[in-house]
Amino acid sequence: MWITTFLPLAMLVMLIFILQYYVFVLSRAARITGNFLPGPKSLPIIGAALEFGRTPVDLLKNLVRVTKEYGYVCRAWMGPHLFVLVADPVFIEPFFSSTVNIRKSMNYEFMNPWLGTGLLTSFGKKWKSRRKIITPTFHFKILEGFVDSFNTQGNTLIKKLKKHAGGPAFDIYKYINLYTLDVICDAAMGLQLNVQDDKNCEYVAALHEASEIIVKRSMSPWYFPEFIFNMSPLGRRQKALIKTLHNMSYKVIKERKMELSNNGKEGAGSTETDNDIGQKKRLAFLDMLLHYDKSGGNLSLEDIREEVDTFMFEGHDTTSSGLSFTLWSLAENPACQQKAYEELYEIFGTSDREATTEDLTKMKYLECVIKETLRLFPSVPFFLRELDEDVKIEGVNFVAGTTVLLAPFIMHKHPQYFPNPEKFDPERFTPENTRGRHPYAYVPFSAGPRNCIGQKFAMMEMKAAVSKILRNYKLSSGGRENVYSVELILRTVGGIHIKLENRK
Ligand code: HEM
Repeated sequence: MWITTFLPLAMLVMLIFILQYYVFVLSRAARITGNFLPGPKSLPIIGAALEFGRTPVDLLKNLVRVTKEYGYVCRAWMGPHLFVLVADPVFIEPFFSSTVNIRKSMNYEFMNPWLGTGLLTSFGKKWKSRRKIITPTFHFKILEGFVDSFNTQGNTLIKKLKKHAGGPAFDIYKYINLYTLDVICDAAMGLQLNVQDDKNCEYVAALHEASEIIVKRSMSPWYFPEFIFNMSPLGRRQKALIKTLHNMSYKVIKERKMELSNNGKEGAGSTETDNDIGQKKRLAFLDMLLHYDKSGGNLSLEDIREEVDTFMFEGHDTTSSGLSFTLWSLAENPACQQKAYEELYEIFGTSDREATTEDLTKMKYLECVIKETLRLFPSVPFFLRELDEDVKIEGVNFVAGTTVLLAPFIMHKHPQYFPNPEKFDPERFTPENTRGRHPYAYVPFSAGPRNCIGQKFAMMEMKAAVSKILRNYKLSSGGRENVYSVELILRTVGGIHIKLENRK
């Protein structure tokens, strides 16, 4: 009785609601933005959804194709929602430099059950205050303290790679991913998990699987509504994984908080603390947040947990992708590899000593190699903003409610800014060759107020790891074509294959 009377009524109300939303969004956004921009044909209800395929590989290929067909600023309707793809620095600049349009799109909300509304996903007042608190955590003096960790974890990586020296091509991504996880666990939480030695760690398995579920959900519109996702097996699995992740974060935070109370003499400005036998110990990002809280900053346990989880998520996969593509690019371009090696030889000679912060600063050519890699293979190939305010650029009105897809993966290959764009050429990033280039033509770390807070850390980590690998091994092509895929992060299907040979 209940079902026969109320269900049809509820469905009718829902249908009216959806239609109203559809007509409202479509009419306003289409009138002002959509009609003025070129883009693929839209079908009723689903819009241009079929244009983009069903897999992360299709999505990447089709975004590139659509830009080729319709230009560096074009639009696509996904159901009632208007997406505008922007891959032209002149159009991208106002979005990046805006202090109002800083809200991430709906897709980022899929991370909320795990990350809460930490720095990556929050907006408005909360984001501003968090950014202010966390910025000093990435001060150069503090980052310097992590070089030790890059080196220690790097030595484990070198040992693990040894078995491949002189052998056939293999997937180096798997090794790099564990290296970056060891580094970020140490940096974010002060934890030595040693996942390079123990791949079966429950926390790491949960972290990997939770990241995969976020990607699966963002590719499956039927999982978008919270209540449907939560009831599905995928949603239930996510809940269990997040419990493991949160339990670990809370445990570490509580332990460090206690340590800090017992060791109250250190000030918030210090980058080191004494351990119980009086040795100096480096502070993790977590310790900085705890110091802030202790000195009256008033962060709850939940606030701190959100940020620790955000660093864990955002700070390892991005760097693994950047590092692996750098190694692949060096393997495919022997002349560039030789030049990078000669620079290292100039710095270290035949010595086996560890790299210092000063050495990392001297690796100018290697820096150009990494920058050129992130041009061709930006770890975050696309990111999304939801407009809160109308923006007018070059006569085009982008109305509030539009989702803007900012596309470094495509813009970095715009021939007007990067002639012969497919060529791997690190010299593009020498100071002379950079001069005069549009400041927003190259944005692997985003730009403006919402840029990547971890970019200096990432650059130091990548230089430390690549230099260590190059000093030990010569890299050569794995002879395999990469098939690219966009899963929040840029990846290749089946990993990144190269060959290694011992240098000594
Ligand atoms: C090669 C390495 C990296 C790349 C290419 C990269 C790139 C980016 C990009 C493009 C964004 C903006 C995303 C968006 O607007 O949706 C971002 C934001 C962010 N990144 Fe990175 N990232 C890297 C490494 C790191 C590391 C190592 C950390 C932490 C230790 C980190 C922490 C963050 C955080 C917290 C944000 C959010 C900042 C905010 O919204 O205020 N990233 N990153």
